[in-house]
Amino acid sequence: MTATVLLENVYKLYNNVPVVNDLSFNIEAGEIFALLGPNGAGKSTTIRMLTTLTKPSQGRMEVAGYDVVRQPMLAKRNIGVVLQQISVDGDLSVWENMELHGRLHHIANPERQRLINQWLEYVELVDRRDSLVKTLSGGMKRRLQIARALLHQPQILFLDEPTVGLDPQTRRRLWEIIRDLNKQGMTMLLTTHYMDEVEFLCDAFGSAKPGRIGIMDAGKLISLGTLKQLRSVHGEGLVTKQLSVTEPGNDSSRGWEYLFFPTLEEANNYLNQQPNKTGMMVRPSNLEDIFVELTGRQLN
Ligand SMILES: Nc1ncnc2c1ncn2[C@@H]1O[C@H](COP(=O)(O)OP(=O)(O)OP(=O)(O)O)[C@@H](O)[C@H]1O
Repeated sequence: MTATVLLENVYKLYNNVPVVNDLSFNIEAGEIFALLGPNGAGKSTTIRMLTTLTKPSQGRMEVAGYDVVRQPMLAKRNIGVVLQQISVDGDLSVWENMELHGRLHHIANPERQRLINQWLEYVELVDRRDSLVKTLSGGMKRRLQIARALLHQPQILFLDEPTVGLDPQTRRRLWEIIRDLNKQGMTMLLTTHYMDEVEFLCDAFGSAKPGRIGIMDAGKLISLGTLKQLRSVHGEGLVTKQLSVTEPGNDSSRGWEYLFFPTLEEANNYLNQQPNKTGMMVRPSNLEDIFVELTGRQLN
């Protein structure tokens, strides 16, 4: 399969400071890829560069085979973008927002009407077609943004923190939409700082092809792979040890020592050999453990 998103040694500098620092990765057709990282890691800047909203300072970036700096119009035609900020017009109706986007993309009638109807049905907003967007809930607005991003039949969908600020039920509904679109073959890049989001969208359960996760911190990609690959690289078994206040290494930002072992069995063996097991526990490692191990701090 060919890469539909390609980044090669990409940098973005603001005031001479790199906020994206030598970033390289590919996304294959039909793949779902999550960029995970704390606030300020450079995730949104990466999406903004890939979607032609800001230019890289250095490096090569392609989407759908088009260079985002030299062929921005062609790149834009082939991508759908759902940004963090609600970008639909509150003073227009649901239908009018879709209509405007369809016209901007030169989709002629009756195809335009058919596609608007199809995507509004898909995100369950047909019965709100005449409502002013400012009267919709946050989750509905986000679903409308997704429907609008899909209207011109893009090859790749970019989602920047798609569920930020939404309630648990609405988040889950959006996850189902995202996963369903990916199952239908849509290539996707999403950013998030929610571990559960990444685990739901990229994990092997219920998905023949698990998505990959790129962990970003301070502009750099510090780990890359499926959840299974990340666990196998960093260790599938974990011993956690609660540090007492006086113990060396307890810098209060953490309070816990994490010891990774290749397997759960090895973690258990280690624990069994300890004369004093107070405050110690064994469990399978998860994405959050790996993140904390790599960055030395918790997300959220
Ligand atoms: N236009 C800009 N001018 C100067 N600095 C900027 C600009 N845009 C972003 N930055 C800085 O770049 C860094 C990365 O920001 P970015 O928004 O890409 O991070 P992020 O990982 O998406 O974080 P969040 O989860 O908060 O959205 C931050 O330190 C931010 O302050």
